[in-house]
Amino acid sequence: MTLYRATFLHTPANPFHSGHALHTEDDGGLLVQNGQIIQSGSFADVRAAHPNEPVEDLRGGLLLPGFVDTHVHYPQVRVIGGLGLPLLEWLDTITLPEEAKFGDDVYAAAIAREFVSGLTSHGTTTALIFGSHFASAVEILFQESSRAGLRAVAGQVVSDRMLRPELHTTPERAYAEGKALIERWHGQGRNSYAVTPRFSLSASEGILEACAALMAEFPDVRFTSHINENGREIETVRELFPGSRDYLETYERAGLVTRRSVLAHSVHPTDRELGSMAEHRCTAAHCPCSNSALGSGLFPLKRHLAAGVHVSLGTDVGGGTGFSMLKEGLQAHFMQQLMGPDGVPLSPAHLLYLATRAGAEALGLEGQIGDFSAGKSFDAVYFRPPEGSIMKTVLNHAPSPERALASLFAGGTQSDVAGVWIGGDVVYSRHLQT
Ligand SMILES: O=c1[nH]c(=O)c2nc[nH]c2[nH]1
Ligand SMILES: [Zn+2]
Repeated sequence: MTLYRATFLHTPANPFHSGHALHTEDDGGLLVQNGQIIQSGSFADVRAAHPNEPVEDLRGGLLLPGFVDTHVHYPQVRVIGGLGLPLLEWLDTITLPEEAKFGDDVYAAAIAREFVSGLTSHGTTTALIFGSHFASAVEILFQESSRAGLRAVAGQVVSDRMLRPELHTTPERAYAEGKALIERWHGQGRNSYAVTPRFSLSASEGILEACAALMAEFPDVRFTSHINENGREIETVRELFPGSRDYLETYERAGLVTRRSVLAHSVHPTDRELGSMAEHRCTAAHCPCSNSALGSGLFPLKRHLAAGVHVSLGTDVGGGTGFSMLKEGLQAHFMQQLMGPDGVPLSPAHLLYLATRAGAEALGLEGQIGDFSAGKSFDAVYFRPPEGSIMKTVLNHAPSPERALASLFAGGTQSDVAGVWIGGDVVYSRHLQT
């Protein structure tokens, strides 16, 4: 057993529902055995109950639950930063040509390493990952996530129209390759599978039915796709699915909108769509940096909350601007402020919840991860800014852990991450970097 001594903060409750969701321990203790938190509280209390366990002293920084990124694309690492193009032009000119390279296993393996280390080094311990259109590249991703110890919920991306021929499949092949990947990887170690049609624009009804067949056959795999991101995208989907009232209904008709579904973006939903998303208890993954970079629009968080839709956070690398969930939190905060009366004021507790426990809930993993309650897995990120840095000064002078948390969201970067654990295993340590 190890007793971690640290200033820690977590959100065991939902701050959108409760005024006391943020739990802080100035001098806290987390007793961990076989990767699981056995006791959580003040260091004095935990120490009194366990006087002989070895202590790992993490004072001088902030310990947070590992981040849960609920929307990120593996094959887009090297195209981060294609600023200034709207979605469909960005896909055609920057992203899809890059994704077509993943038919080459050597290329895929190099990026799988970059991608997984990009996540863990930023403190992301669980991610819902858009894989590649190529089954072998998804295989390579799962191999790499297993090697690194990441909690990966990932799947092969499937499409059968409107992209480029190399990225198209058929319903039969999508089903067969998906089934093989599920049988090989779902529930293997920390990996699990998400059925992933790219978006309705690139999916025939046949492909969506193949996805539905996999969801029916494997009742605990997850589902993810995109929705309502960009005006031209929405208009095109309307033309492609004349029998559907709106974008959501293209997925709904195939039975793909459930508690197991995470739909990325949802920037331009109708009231009917929000009502149905709430009724089916699916999640909207909000990706504020991507929405800003691609000019997609301002996420109507207030309308989602009013309708009762669960919301989590995603980086959307590479439409987004990097792997930092702190940056996503900050951008979400900025955008909601700029929306004036239509925005939701987001406190540090909201940002932490959105970056951690909300993602765990989106993935049905809230019993295992997302906060530091006893019984949860020890998935954690330790922020300890380098000596002499401005962030170090700011944290040293913060009047409370909550204010320190706000400052971390405002100015924290990858270089402030000193250590990351998943299931008690160290998956990143600043000292081990060359
Ligand atoms: O942000 C996005 N990134 C993508 O790769 C994508 N594909 C379809 N729709 C998308 N939106
Ligand atoms: Zn995306």
